[in-house]
Amino acid sequence: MAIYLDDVSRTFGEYLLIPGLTTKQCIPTNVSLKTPLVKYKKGEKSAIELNIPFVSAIMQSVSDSGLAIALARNGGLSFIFGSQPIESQAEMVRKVKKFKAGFVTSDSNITPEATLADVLALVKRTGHTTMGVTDDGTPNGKLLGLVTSRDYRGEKDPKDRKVKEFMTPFSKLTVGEVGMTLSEANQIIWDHKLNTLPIIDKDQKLAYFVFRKDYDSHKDNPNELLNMTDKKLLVGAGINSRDYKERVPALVEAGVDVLCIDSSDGFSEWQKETLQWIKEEYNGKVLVGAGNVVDQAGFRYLVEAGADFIKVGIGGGSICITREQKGIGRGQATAVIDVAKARDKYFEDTGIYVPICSDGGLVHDYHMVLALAMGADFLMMGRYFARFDESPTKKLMVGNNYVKEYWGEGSNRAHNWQRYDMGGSESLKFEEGVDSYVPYAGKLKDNLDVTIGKIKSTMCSCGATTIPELQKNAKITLVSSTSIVEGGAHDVILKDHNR
Ligand SMILES: NC(=O)C1=CN([C@@H]2O[C@H](COP(=O)(O)OP(=O)(O)OC[C@H]3O[C@@H](n4cnc5c(N)ncnc54)[C@H](O)[C@@H]3O)[C@@H](O)[C@H]2O)C=CC1
Ligand SMILES: O=c1[nH]c(=O)c2[nH+]cn([C@@H]3O[C@H](COP(=O)(O)O)[C@@H](O)[C@H]3O)c2[nH]1
Ligand SMILES: [K+]
Repeated sequence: MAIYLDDVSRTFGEYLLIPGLTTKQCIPTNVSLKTPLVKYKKGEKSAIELNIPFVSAIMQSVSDSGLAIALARNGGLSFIFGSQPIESQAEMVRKVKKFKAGFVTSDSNITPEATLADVLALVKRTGHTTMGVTDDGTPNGKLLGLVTSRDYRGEKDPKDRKVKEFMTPFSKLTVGEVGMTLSEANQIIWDHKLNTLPIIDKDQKLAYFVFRKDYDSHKDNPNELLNMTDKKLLVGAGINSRDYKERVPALVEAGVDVLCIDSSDGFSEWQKETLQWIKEEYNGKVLVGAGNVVDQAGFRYLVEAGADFIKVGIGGGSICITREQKGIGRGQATAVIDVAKARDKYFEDTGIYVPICSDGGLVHDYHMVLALAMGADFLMMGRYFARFDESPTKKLMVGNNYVKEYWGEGSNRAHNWQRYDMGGSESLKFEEGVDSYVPYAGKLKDNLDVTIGKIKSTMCSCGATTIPELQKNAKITLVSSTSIVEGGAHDVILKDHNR
């Protein structure tokens, strides 16, 4: 006979938190949202700790290098989507690893033999008036001079004048050296009243420009998620259980910090083999999460196969139709609560703490606190991040509102059919996700600041200044459907319908 579970599958909207004692120390500025990303032994620390408990979904419409940079700069981490060719995914990883706040690779470069006409054409093309003059006209060629709009008169000067005749030559330039910090570069800019500081290497090759006007937007960000040795931003990448023997080496070579096997259903021998291959091939040095699972058996299976964290959630995502299509899944809250029990039991048995990630279905900011309180160590979100400027998709006007596109990895749009190719039969192909719009919400940082503010405030109400404290002490109650009505504005005539 089939096994019937006693508990009902429930989701976050069916619960509320009951406040605990808020002490005078319990104020938002004292709240830390630091949380482990990968497994660690009792008494030790996780090799990667997030500064905020957020990771972005492994999706084409969410996690490219642009979002990865923005999120890591704010303390979280992106997993670059894997449903693309290996080389383009590796290139996105490289782009994040190369990023240095305030250090810009020059996109306007020219040779000394070029003419004023070439300069004017380049300004038109890039929109930038500062250009590096390099021996070969590339962004990293030997630096021979600088051209800015103050070096020529576009209307009056003869168009065939050579760059070398009007550029500021290298001998007259103030330059910085590779390895200097942004604040050192800014000090030189300030002392010499410069607009641009070229940064060169020991062979006089141009590496970056630092611009005076960027100073304000690149002040040190205390929350940045960095590798403390090389100061590079951290980045993750999604992989699958098919082409991992080619994909993983390319991603590791590109400098990826952590991988995650991306699947709707991770309780499989495919994932076990993938984990074992990676752990063996790299002597346990490459970090890799697995999932998704929704119960204790799935958690245990993947942990025993070597996973560094476990992702929880089937069918709860905003663009998900897996439950409707395949009839598999579990209410997200119930899944998190159940898997958290398995994690705690495993810790008790072995002294190894394997973090769990709640993936999909988080709609309101308070859902995030609930997920953490129920035991999630960090949260994966797609819809939330898809709404921001930094996500890779187009911003459009639909009706009177700005929206951004957002589509599921299992939707037709993602062209991810090789994953459904179970034996080559065309008839087995069906969609498991939708193509949709989400309301445009502006810059990631602005939204994140509000969300984090709310989370910290709720944690203070619960008397917790850390996530482990919240997990240990939270009081959670189920709500009836009538009390959910009571929780919204009710029995009044609202003035502003766009609330
Ligand atoms: N979290 C969720 O609820 C859902 C997520 N998704 C997303 O959609 C994307 C696709 O997910 P899936 O379809 O689950 O991808 P998948 O590649 O894990 O699974 C597709 C099918 O291929 C099989 N398979 C996997 N590795 C294999 C191998 N080496 N040889 C032969 N067969 C193999 C699987 O058992 C499954 O039947 C992912 O990005 C996933 O995150 C899709 C649906 C639901
Ligand atoms: O059933 C599905 N069909 C899909 O096409 C699909 N694409 C992504 N995902 C999963 O949804 C998560 C993002 O969920 P949210 O938008 O709710 O944050 C993601 O992190 C995934 O776990 C999918 N699920
Ligand atoms: K399975």
